[in-house]
Parts: sequence; structure tokens; C-alpha cells
Amino acid sequence: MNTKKPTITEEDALQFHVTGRPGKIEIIASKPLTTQRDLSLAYSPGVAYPCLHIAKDPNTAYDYTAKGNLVAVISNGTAVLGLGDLGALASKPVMEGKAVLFKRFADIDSIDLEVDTKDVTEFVNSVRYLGPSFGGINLEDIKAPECFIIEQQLRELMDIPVFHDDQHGTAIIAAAGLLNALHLTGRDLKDVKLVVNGAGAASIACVELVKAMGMPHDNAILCDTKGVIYQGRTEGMNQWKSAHAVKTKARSLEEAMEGADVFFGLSVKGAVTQAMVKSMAEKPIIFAMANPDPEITPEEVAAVRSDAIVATGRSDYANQVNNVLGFPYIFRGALDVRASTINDQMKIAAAHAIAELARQDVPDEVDAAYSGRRLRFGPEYIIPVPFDPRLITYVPPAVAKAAMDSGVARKPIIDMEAYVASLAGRLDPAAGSLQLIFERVRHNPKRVVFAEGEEEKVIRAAIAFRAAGYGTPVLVGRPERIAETIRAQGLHDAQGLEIVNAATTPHRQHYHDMLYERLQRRGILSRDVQRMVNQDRNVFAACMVAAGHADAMVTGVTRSFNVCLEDVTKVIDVRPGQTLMGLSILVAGGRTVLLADTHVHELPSAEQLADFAVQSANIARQLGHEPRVAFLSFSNFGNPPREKAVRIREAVLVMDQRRVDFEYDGEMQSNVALNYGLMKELYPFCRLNGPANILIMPALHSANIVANLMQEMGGTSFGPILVGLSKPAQIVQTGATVNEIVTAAAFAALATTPLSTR
Ligand SMILES: NC(=O)C1=CN([C@@H]2O[C@H](COP(=O)(O)OP(=O)(O)OC[C@H]3O[C@@H](n4cnc5c(N)ncnc54)[C@H](OP(=O)(O)O)[C@@H]3O)[C@@H](O)[C@H]2O)C=CC1
Ligand SMILES: CC(=O)C(=O)O
Ligand SMILES: [Mg+2]
Repeated sequence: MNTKKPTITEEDALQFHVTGRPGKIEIIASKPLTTQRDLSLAYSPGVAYPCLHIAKDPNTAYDYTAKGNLVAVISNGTAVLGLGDLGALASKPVMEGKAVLFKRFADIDSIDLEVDTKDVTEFVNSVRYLGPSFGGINLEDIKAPECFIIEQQLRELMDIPVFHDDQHGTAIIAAAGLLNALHLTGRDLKDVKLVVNGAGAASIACVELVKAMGMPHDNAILCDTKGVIYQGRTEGMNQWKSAHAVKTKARSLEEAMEGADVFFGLSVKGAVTQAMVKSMAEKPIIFAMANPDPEITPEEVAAVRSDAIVATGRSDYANQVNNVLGFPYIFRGALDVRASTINDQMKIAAAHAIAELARQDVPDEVDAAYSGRRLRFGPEYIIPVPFDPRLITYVPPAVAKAAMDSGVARKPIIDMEAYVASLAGRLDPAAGSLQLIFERVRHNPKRVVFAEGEEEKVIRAAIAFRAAGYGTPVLVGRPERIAETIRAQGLHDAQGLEIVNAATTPHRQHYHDMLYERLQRRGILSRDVQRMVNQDRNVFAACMVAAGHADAMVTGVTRSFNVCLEDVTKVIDVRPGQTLMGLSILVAGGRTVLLADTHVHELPSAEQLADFAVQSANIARQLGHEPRVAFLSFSNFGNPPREKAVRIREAVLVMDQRRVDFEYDGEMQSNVALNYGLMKELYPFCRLNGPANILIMPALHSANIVANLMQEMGGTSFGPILVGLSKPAQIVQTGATVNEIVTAAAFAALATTPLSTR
């Protein structure tokens, strides 16, 4: 069982939220707004036309506005996570978070709305009149029992899906896990005895869903703070609890658990004892879902029962019951058929689709990302992992089909196959593949040297690197200086950070001998080598890596890329058969483009350009992209004929001789490379079967200018990633942020794991 517990600190979380544009959300225009004509079309007078059409036929709002892909995440903050009533404003970070998850996982545009009232009628009215704006409403973190009334009233008043995720999202994922646990233990939902601890939003919805799926009423016993909810009980009751009261002699959770097959915990930490688990039936199924700490931990269960299947709400144990497996995809399916509601059939379809996905063979990239765990259908893998990219092609079609079958779809899908194919394109491939790469590092943690260990930013990056579970950071520097910075900056969670001081390390002589051996024939004196090892942090860090005292290194915050590269290559060779290069990954407009060489060769030869293409293609494949390489220039296929483009044309000829197994062509201009329509129209013979995703730039200046330009103009950029060294070292740009240093360190660590950047 994987029990690693990567944590983040309060400081990390606050820093994350405050960095750059405060919060996690922004709005981006989906139409050009640059010319006077654009303005006339987007706003007055042009905008009057869609207004008039919508007034005549409200359905056209789905064609002329963003309504159809827009979901509001709405809360009053009365039950924020497990933190209680924090109020509307304090719930905003959670709601913004949920909005960005909608975008990240299902390409749904979403906006958070925090409504400052605890009054049910006021809340309902605030939401109901917003209906025209949205395609769906996700209610969140509203306390029970008000959440039941609010949701029910809004469902009656509104003609778009209204879905309280804490209820139904939880129920759907728990039901999916239950289906698989029952399958593995050879039981039927109709026969098992379920005990649920908690009778609030999540518990009531879970019980309602499993009953809708076939569990008989009398087979489920609910407990709350007053014990078992039995028929005739009067204390602490409400109509939602009463609906699930059963005839039973059991009065306490302890009594109810005796002989039970399944336990759902949606209450509080530590509510279940080992004695209770012992008293359950054979092969008990225990979903201890209280957050952040479960009713009983998997270790505690394992100590008394070896035959149990256990799930929790946490990502650091196997079998995480996590809403994010559900809400993005359920809304995706519902929006795509313009469903008027999300009904039981759609919820059950989602639960079955999620359960079914866990039974499928796991693709290599997902398996590799979670390589510390065994992602094969079985007791420790009954629910898919959140970063499984197949969720978007599994769940929405099932939900959409159920909506059509149950008669709530207002725009049925005609060609389901084409719909499924279109769904995969909604995932941001870069975000997905980078996430999988970070997960891969997390499961193969490495020892990474942070050469500039006395810098505040670097210390913070080392703390974050360790907390993210990427491995053991080693800071190079003077311990007293580092301690002083930690104290002065009030950095928490720095205790136990490993520090290596070049002046006192016992390996000094070894590093000297190793480096002198390499440099003596370049006329470097022994005493100069000693000085380098003692005083140059980059040389020292590279010696640690070369000697096997660390797996990888990262540097570059305080000195220029070139200076750092010169230091590092004094110690570490270029990998035989490779050409050193800098690669930047640009993510903009939903696509990912790799750009090389942004940092090393000023005017690469045709051979070197071909090397860049091969090495970049290798990395693109590791990121999950099928490479399509364009060799860029200012001309297209020899027109206009200029001398400076000859080298680029030669690179394509070099590629022809290499017989590679990916698409490439050139020379061509960047707009032709990236605009497939234009490419096919003007140059139909071009061998690329889609827009290029690897751009091999003609020279260092153009590559570097474009990479920096893109970074400054918006879009996301990662890198430079140094490719081609025989031992992993990464060099960030001078002045890199903490996040950029952590990413570079993770890439350095990745290079030493299987399937690495080679
Ligand atoms: N893993 C996941 O995906 C999710 C997990 N959760 C977790 O479920 C829990 C409940 O959330 P939610 O339903 O929204 O909250 P609610 O406030 O709506 O319900 C809480 C319920 O727990 C009961 N309860 C509290 N303490 C105990 C106890 N010691 N013994 C028995 N029952 C107890 C309460 O009883 P009473 O009615 O008597 O007050 C109430 O019925 C939280 O820990 C939350 O983190 C929630 C959503 C998703
Ligand atoms: C997961 C979630 O939605 C909650 O804890 O409230
Ligand atoms: Mg919630």
C-alpha cells in the first residue's frame, strides 16, 4: 500500500494563491478584439443582432453566447470542506478551485459566485434569477439540511441542471467504488448490509443513490451523533433522516457494524474502532471518507483484517474517493446534450462508467505516473486515479446517453462515435502530460542538488520540492548562512534539509582528483581545480552528480545560463551521439509546441538541426504527443530563394537519410507550420498530417526571442530543459521563480527515471 504523504505547507498554499494575478481564475476573450470592425461586431452595433435573435428564440442563446459551456459554482460558505461555516467570502478559494478544475478536466468554462446569505429563500432567489446566464449550476459546500431544500427548490424552478456536488458527486464516486468492491468480493448490491456513519449531505445522497441502484431499504442503517437512526427515534431527526430510518434493535454504531458487509464513513476522523472492523462480515468493504482524516486509517484496518477493501478521501492512500472524478465529466455530458436536469439515471450511468474504467487495462503513461502503486483492477485499485486521461472519453458519453434515454436531453447526440472522438481533444494535453510527468517523479523520488543553496528562493524551492514528494533536496552552501536565511524569512518546514558545504565535505579530494583528471590536458592546474571545487557551486554540485553522491542538479538563479552551462560541462560530458540543446515547451490556445534550440548553439549546422529534431521528438513522445516537426525559416520550400535558408533545407535532407519514424518537413514559415489549413491550401504536398508541434528554429537568436516573447505575452512556458548531458543537470533562467526552480528540479529528477528525457 502506498503510504507516502506528500504535504504542502500553509506558506506554499498562500504563495501559490498570491503569486501573479491574485486567485486562480481569469476570463479570456474567445474572439479577436483588435480592430474597429471587431469592436463593432463584438459590441454595439453588431451585438444587437444576436440579442434580437435570442429574444425571438431563446434556444439560440446556446449558439450566440457562452451559456452552453458555462457552469456557475455557487456557495454560501456554510460548510466549507470539513471546516464548517466560514461564510461566503472565505469559501471563494474553494469555489475558484472548483471552477478551474471544470476547465482543466473537461474544458467547461466556469465562474464562482459566493452568495452572502444563510436564508434558504434568499439564496434560492439569488440563484434562480441567474438561470439565463448559465448552462448548469454546481452548488457547493452548503450545509445540511438546508442544502437539500435549496437544491430541490432550484431543480423545480430552473430548466438547467442543478447539482449539489457534495451530495451527488460523492455518492457517484462512492457507488462506483462499491460496485467494483462488490464485484471483487463476489457479492450483489441487493444482498449486502450497509452501515453509514453520518446522516448529512454526503451520507444521505450516498444512501439514496445505492438504493436507486438496487439496495433494499432495510439493508442500509444510518448513524449520526445520536447513534442509529431507527424507526421511532425522535431526537435529532429531520425528514431526510426519517426517510432512511429502519426497524432494528441496534442503537449504536458498534452494534450496527456487527456482521455488516459495507461501511461508508461520511462523518468525522476516528469514528470507527478496530473492534468494530473486526466484528464486520467476511471481506468487509470499508470506505472511510471523512476529510481530511478518515474514520479509520487503512493501516489500522490492515492490523486487524487482511481481507478488507479500504477506500478513503485522501490522495496518499490507494482508492481515493474524490469528487473530481465526477463533476467535470458529469456536467460535460449534461451540457453536451443540453440536459434540463441531472437525474438518477445519469448519476447511475456515471457511476457505472467510472467503475468500468477501473476494470480496464491502465495505459502505460498513467501506470508510469503512479509507478509506486499497482494500478491493476484489484482491492487496491477499485477507482480510477484523478489524472487518468481516459475519464473524459468514458464518463460524459455515458451521462449524455442516459440523458437521451431518460428524455431530458434537449439536443441529442446523433453521432456518438464522433462525439467520443471530440472529447479527447478537450483535454489540455500539456497540462495532462506534465502532470503525469510530475507524478512519475513523485513515485521515483531522487536526490537533487540545489547548487545555489544560500539563496532564499532556492531554499523555498527545496522545501517545496521535498514537500511535493519529488525527492531529497540537497542545498550547497554554508549551513550558518542558510540557517540565517531560513530564520530571517520565517521559512517553515525547513527542518532536516540536507546541506553540503564545499569547504568541509570529506569528498573534496575525490572531486578534485576526478576533475583534475578531466582538465589537466586542457592546461588547468591542480590548484585551479581545487579552487573551482571549493568555490564554484556549480562545479561542486556537478561533481556530486558525477561522483554519484546525488542523482541530478539544478542551478541558474543567480548566474547566466551560459556561465552555468560552462561550469557544468567542465564536469559532465555530453551524452555520446547527442547534441546539447535547450528545449522550451510552450502551451497556448489549447496546444503544446516544443521549441529548440533555445539556449546552446548560436548557428547550428544542418546535422545539428536534425539532432534537435530527433531529440525533441523523443521528448514529445514522453509527453504523450506524436511528433510533427517543422524546420522553420522566413521562406517556404525554397521561396524566396535566399542563402540563409539553405542550411535549413539541408537539415531536411539530413533527416531524409536518417529514416526517422515521425513526420517532419520544411523549410517553412511559422504560420504555415502552425496553421494546418493554410499549409494544405498553399503546400498540399507537405508531409505533415497536422499542424507542427515541434518547431526547429534556424538559430539561437530566433529561438530564444520567440521563447521569451511567448512567456511574456501570455501562454504558459516551461523550460529551458537542457537535453543531451550524460548526467542530469537543469539550468533555470536568471531570476526564475520558486515554481520554475521546482519544475526544473523535477525535470532533472525525471531524467534519471525510466522512460526519461534522453
Ligand atoms: N471523500 C469525499 O469525496 C467527501 C467526503 N466528505 C466528508 O464527509 C463528512 C461529512 O460531510 P457532509 O455530509 O458534507 O457534512 P454534514 O455536516 O452535512 O453531515 C455530517 C454528518 O456527520 C454526522 N456526524 C458528525 N460527527 C459524528 C460522529 N462522531 N458520529 C456519527 N456521526 C457524526 C452528523 O451528525 P448529526 O446529524 O447528528 O449532526 C451529520 O449527520 C466530512 O468529513 C467531509 O469531509 C464530504 C464530501 C465528499
Ligand atoms: C470534496 C469536497 O467537495 C468537500 O470536501 O467539500
Ligand atoms: Mg465540497
